[in-house]
Amino acid sequence: MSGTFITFEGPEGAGKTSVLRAIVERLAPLLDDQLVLTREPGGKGSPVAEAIRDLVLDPNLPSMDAWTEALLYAASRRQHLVDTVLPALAEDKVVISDRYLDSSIAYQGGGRNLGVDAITTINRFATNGVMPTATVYLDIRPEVGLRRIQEHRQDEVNRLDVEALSFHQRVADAYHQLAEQSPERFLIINAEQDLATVISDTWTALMPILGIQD
Ligand SMILES: Nc1ncnc2c1ncn2[C@@H]1O[C@H](COP(=O)(O)OP(=O)(O)OP(=O)(O)O)[C@@H](O)[C@H]1O
Ligand SMILES: Cc1cn([C@H]2C[C@H](O)[C@@H](COP(=O)(O)O)O2)c(=O)[nH]c1=O
Repeated sequence: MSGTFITFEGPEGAGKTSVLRAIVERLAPLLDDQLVLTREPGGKGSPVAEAIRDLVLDPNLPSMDAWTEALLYAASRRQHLVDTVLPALAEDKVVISDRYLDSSIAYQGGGRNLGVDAITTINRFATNGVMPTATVYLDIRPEVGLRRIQEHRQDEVNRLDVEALSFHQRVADAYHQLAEQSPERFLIINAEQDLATVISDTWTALMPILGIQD
C-alpha cells in the first residue's frame, strides 16, 4: 500500500455525507483522477460488496443474527478492498472512504455488544491488517445526530437507524475508545458546530496529511 487512505467515521447524522461532499468538491480540482471516493458497506466499483450492502441494510428483513451481520460487513469490506481500495492505493491514489472497519468495531463491537476484541479479530482477517492513513471522526452526541435525521431526512432509513438511543450511545462510546487508543490516526472534529465550520475544520485537519498548502 503506498497511496493515502482516508476514512470518515461517525454516529448517525454526524454529517459525513454533507462534509464529504464539500471536501471532495475542493479536492477534486487539485487531485483530478488521483482521487477515489467510495463508501462502506458496499463500495464504488464493487458489485459484490454492493449486493451485500443491500442485504445487510434492508429495513424489511425481520431480524438478523448479530454475528451474521458482523460477518457480512467484514465480507463486504474484504471485497471492496480487493476491488477498489488496494488497486487505487497501489497506483498511489488518494482513497477516501465513507466508513471502514472502525464502523464495525463501534456498531457491531459496541452497539451490538459483540465485543471490540472479537470484531477486531474478524476484521484483521478480512482486511489483512490494512489500516487507514488517517480517520476523520465527526464527533456528535448520538441524540443530536438522530434528531438531525428525524427532522431533515425521512428517506433511506436503514436497520441501524431505528435502533434505540442506548445502542447509539454504545456506538459513540466505542468510537471514543478507538480514538483514545489511536490518537495518531484519529482527527476528531466537533460535528455539533454549524456545517461551514465543520467543513473548514475538516479541511484544515486533512491538508497536512494530503500535503496540500492553503
Ligand atoms: N453541522 C450541521 N449542522 C446542522 N445540520 C447538519 C449539519 N451537518 C449535517 N446536517 C444535516 O443533518 C442531516 C444528516 O446529515 P448527513 O446526511 O450529512 O449525515 P450522515 O452522517 O451522512 O448521516 P447518516 O449517518 O444517516 O449517513 C442532513 O439533513 C444535513 O443537512
Ligand atoms: C461499515 C459499517 C456500517 N455500519 C452501519 C452504520 C450505518 O447505520 C450504516 C451505513 O449507512 P451510513 O449511510 O453510512 O450511515 O451501516 C455498521 O453497522 N457496520 C459497519 O461495519
